[in-house]
Amino acid sequence: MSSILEKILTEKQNEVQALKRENISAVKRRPLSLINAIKQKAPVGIIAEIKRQSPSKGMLQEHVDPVKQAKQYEQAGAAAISVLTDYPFFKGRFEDLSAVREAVQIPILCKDFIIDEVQIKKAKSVGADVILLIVAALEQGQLKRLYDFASGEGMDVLVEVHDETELERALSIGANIIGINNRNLSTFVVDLQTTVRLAQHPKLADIVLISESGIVSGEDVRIVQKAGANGILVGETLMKSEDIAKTMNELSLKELV
Ligand SMILES: O=P(O)(O)OC[C@@H](O)[C@@H](O)c1c[nH]c2ccccc12
Repeated sequence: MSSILEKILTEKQNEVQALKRENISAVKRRPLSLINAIKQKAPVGIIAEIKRQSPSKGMLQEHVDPVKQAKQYEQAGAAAISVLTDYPFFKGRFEDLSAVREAVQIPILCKDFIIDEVQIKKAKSVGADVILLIVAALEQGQLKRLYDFASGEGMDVLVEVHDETELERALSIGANIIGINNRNLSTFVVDLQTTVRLAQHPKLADIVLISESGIVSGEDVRIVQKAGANGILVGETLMKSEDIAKTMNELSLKELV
């Protein structure tokens, strides 16, 4: 396991203890389906991310207004919004997610490092529809338990993998949305061929496949879409864009044949 991921996970254990002392309100709201949202945006649905900072790229946009950014994403045709809620490493907050919830109608992914059920309850209470589970961060039993818990709460789960072994582990818990992270979490090297290679797995036919990280241009999208991706998860390119509508249009392959 990468040292940055280890550091983040150590930090998360403290957060989990704090969340367990919090009185998290139960919500009646029925979560929206990421699967449907992605399928409606064929050939490729975009999960547009709100990310102020990252360990690999440093500061992207410190003073972003998450609500304004999310509205622009939705208006430009995003299938869903991803909101980073980790503070120590990404400068995100649960409050960002709840503010975005008030502003958009599309599904919201709570982008965090989940190791305990209490984080899923928290995500749901602030209005998230979808959670992320990173296979590399979890033991198989824990992965299955958290997956089943979130599913039981009616939430979709994006199960993130980076290699063949992790992909097998995601398939074995019955994941129906799999994210292939093109970024290696230990070296930070980004390679779109990770998606191209893993997407060839014969058991992915009925699974919604999302290509994550390092997507910059329409050409990049075409590569992963041709390989079998139904959706893409894009952060940096959108956070740095000076014309979100134009960038989204290019990434949605509307202008390419
Ligand atoms: O900014 P990028 O390269 O477009 O990447 C977005 C997203 O894939 C990336 O933020 C990400 C993928 N998996 C994660 C897990 C935790 C935090 C962040 C991530």
